Amino acid sequence: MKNVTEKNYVIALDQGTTSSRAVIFDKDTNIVGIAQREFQQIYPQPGWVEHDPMEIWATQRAVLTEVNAKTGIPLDEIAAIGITNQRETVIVWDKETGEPVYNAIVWQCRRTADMCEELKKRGLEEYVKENTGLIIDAYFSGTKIKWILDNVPWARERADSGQLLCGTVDTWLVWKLTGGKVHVTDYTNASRTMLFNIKTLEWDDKLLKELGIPKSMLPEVKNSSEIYGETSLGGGGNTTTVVPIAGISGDQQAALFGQACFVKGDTKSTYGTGCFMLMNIGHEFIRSKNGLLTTIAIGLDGKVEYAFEGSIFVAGAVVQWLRDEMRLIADSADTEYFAKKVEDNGGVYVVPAFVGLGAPYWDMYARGGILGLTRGSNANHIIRAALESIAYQTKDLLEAMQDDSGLILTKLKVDGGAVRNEFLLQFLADIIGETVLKPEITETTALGAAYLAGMAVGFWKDKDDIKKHWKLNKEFKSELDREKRNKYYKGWKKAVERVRNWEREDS
Ligand SMILES: Nc1ncnc2c1ncn2[C@@H]1O[C@H](COP(=O)(O)OP(=O)(O)O)[C@@H](O)[C@H]1O
Ligand SMILES: O=P(O)(O)OC[C@H](O)CO
Repeated sequence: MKNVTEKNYVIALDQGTTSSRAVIFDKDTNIVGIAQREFQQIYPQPGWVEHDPMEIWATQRAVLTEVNAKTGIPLDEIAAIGITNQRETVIVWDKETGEPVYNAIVWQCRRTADMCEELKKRGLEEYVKENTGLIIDAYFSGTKIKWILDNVPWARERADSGQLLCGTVDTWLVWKLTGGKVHVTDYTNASRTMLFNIKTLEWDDKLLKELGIPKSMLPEVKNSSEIYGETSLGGGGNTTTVVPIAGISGDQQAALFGQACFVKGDTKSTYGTGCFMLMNIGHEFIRSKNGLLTTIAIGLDGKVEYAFEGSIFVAGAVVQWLRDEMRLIADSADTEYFAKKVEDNGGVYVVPAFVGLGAPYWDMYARGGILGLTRGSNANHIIRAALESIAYQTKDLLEAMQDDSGLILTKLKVDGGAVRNEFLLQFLADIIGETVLKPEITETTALGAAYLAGMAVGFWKDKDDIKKHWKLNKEFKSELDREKRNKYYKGWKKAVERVRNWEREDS
């Protein structure tokens, strides 16, 4: 078997909300192969979102096999595998059979909103904020696990007797890849559960008790870069070549790492299904005053760095909505063409609060709206307003982040599927009034996971080695005058106010 210095590639498994991807990188961070499969989104009731855990695993395994077959790169050329994943989504499964007891409950799912209200009434808000860095919201894993234990027949009894395991998607994939031998997660994923104390770096006994979740179900929490186990790709496959699984990180933290945001104040914004802006805030835990989360940016050698995070639930997903539900476009890329057909939004605002609003509003009861329509409004205005909503939401986060950190950002690094849209990036620069930087590699999530795995096995040396690989593709400078910027943003704030609390019975 070759040693790591003779190996030329690292594979990243990027398990996202809408698709599973496998990406092979060489030492110069060139993407030499990529395979991707979408999977089914399950909406059992309004506001509920599920995935089939076996489909997550099947698509992830399939793309892994496919990328190897497509590139013809033999397994003994792969130095390590890194895993990055949609965060907060949880799976509960049987320890012996590996069978999930229920579908994965997805981060977007709102079914536990009432449970969260109950926790707030019990006075836990301050405790949660101070110890997990999060706010009480259905977004996070804790209440989703409780829901499964409360609602799936015999689940609680089986969990109490130690028969069930749970985990976020990284944990599920490592479990499957190692043939049921390894039950781990990393600090970044643990920090999204609302069960992990991000100061003591341990599962939080008080919160586990409040939610009735046995600790025995939870994975061991590890660094984001270390060898967790090995796989023969596919979990107990028929090959004798094994590859170490050596990196795990939640996808947004992986993107922060992939964008080489290693220094306090470094910030990136990723535009996938949702949009997540993270700012590295260093080794000290700081609380936000403006509705941002404090979360773990990375865990290396038993030490963590923290980040402020602004989480927007619907970003690229608003484009999918235009395509699949509204049928205003045939392809996501068409949005750019139609948006440019009108001079401006014509006073129209789309607030894509389909599953409530995340940071900085945290309103589980908000719902989407199209506002400011006149007799002259047309489909192009709506398409444009939908794209613009992604930029306005980013501005909301940026304002909060600057205030909390006391830092003024002049440059924002962006990545994710929706940054293909140049109209969006230009409008973003215009509305935040700062320069937007698009890197050469926009698969930064996968790249971050590859870096973490590569670092653990000595494929890349350290952060300095990694930093050299960040290259600019294009920069977008603000071209809008301040007066217009303020006017447009004021309209957005007004539109947001109109849709807040929509679902509350007494609203
Ligand atoms: N040209 C485009 N303009 C705007 N949005 C786009 C474009 N192409 C893709 N998207 C959006 O990007 C998202 C996919 O990005 P990706 O990073 O793959 O997401 P995820 O990791 O959440 O599955 C989709 O929501 C899609 O609507
Ligand atoms: O799948 P993405 O890229 O939209 O990311 C989802 C986030 O991790 C949810 O917190």
